[in-house]
Amino acid sequence: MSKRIDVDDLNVYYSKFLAVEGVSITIEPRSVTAFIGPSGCGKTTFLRTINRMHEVLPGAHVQGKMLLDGDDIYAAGVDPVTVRSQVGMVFQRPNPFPTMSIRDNVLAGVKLNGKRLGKRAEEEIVETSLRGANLWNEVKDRLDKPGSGLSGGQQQRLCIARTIAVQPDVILMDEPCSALDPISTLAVEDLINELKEKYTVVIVTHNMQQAARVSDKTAFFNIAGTGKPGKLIEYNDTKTIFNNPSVKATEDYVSGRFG
Ligand SMILES: Nc1ncnc2c1ncn2[C@@H]1O[C@H](COP(=O)(O)OP(=O)(O)OP(=O)(O)O)[C@@H](O)[C@H]1O
Repeated sequence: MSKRIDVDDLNVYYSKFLAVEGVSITIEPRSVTAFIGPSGCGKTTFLRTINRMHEVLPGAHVQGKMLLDGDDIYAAGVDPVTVRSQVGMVFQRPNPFPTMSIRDNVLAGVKLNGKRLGKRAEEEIVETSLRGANLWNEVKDRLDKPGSGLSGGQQQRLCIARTIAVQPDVILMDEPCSALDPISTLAVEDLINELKEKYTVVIVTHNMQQAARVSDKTAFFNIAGTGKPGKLIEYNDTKTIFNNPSVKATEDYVSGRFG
C-alpha cells in the first residue's frame, strides 16, 4: 500500500558534518518525485534517510521528523529492518546476487525478512514481481539461470522485482538508469510510470529530461559552497519547476546554466 511521506525540519549528519539542513517536504502516495540538484547537494544522503539506510555508517545520524503515513520512522523502538522492508531501495548499479538464480534473486528480500513460504506461494511471488517489473516475458523460461546472465537493463529490472516482491509502501531509486543504455533506460522509465499506481516512488536523477519524463513533482536541492550543507530550495509540480520556477537558482539549474 502506497504511503505518504512527511518530513519536518530534517538535518542529516555524517558525525559532526551537517550534510543536509532543514528539509521539510511532503511526498504524496501514488506519485513519482524526482530529486535534482548539483553534485554534493545531498540528494543521495537525504534519500537514504527515508529508509534509515543513512545510519548504517558509523556516526551518521539525523535530527527532525520523518513520518510514514503519520508514523515516525525514527521513533524509539522502531526497528530499522522493518522500515527497510516498507521502504525499498534500488541502487545506481544493478546489484543482483550474481550466482543466485533469477528466481532466488526475486525471493531474496522476502526470505531475508524471515518469511516462510510454500513452493506455490513462492512461484506466485516470483511471477507477480517479475511481471510487475516488466521482465517476466524475457526470463520466464530461464528462472533457474543466474541473475548475472542478464543484460544491465534486465538486471536493474530484476532488482526492481526483488524490491517489489517484499511489497513495500515506498520505492527509493538512486540514479537507477545511470549505468543503463538508452533503450534499457526507457524500459525502466516506463516501469517507473507503472509503479506509481501502487507505490510512492522517489528517484534521484542527474538527467533533467528523465525528471521531466517520469516525475509528478520535483525537488531541487542546492549547496552554497564546499563544506556547506545542502538544502531543499524549491519543490513543486515538475511542470512548474521546469517551466516557471520561483527561485533563480532553480531556473539556472534546470536550464543548464550551472551544475
Ligand atoms: N560517507 C560519507 N561520509 C562523509 N561525508 C559524506 C559521505 N557521503 C557523502 N558525504 C558528503 O555529504 C554531502 C552530500 O553528498 P551526497 O552524495 O548526498 O550528494 P549528492 O547530491 O547525492 O551528490 P551526487 O549528485 O554527486 O551523487 C557531500 O558534501 C558529501 O561529500
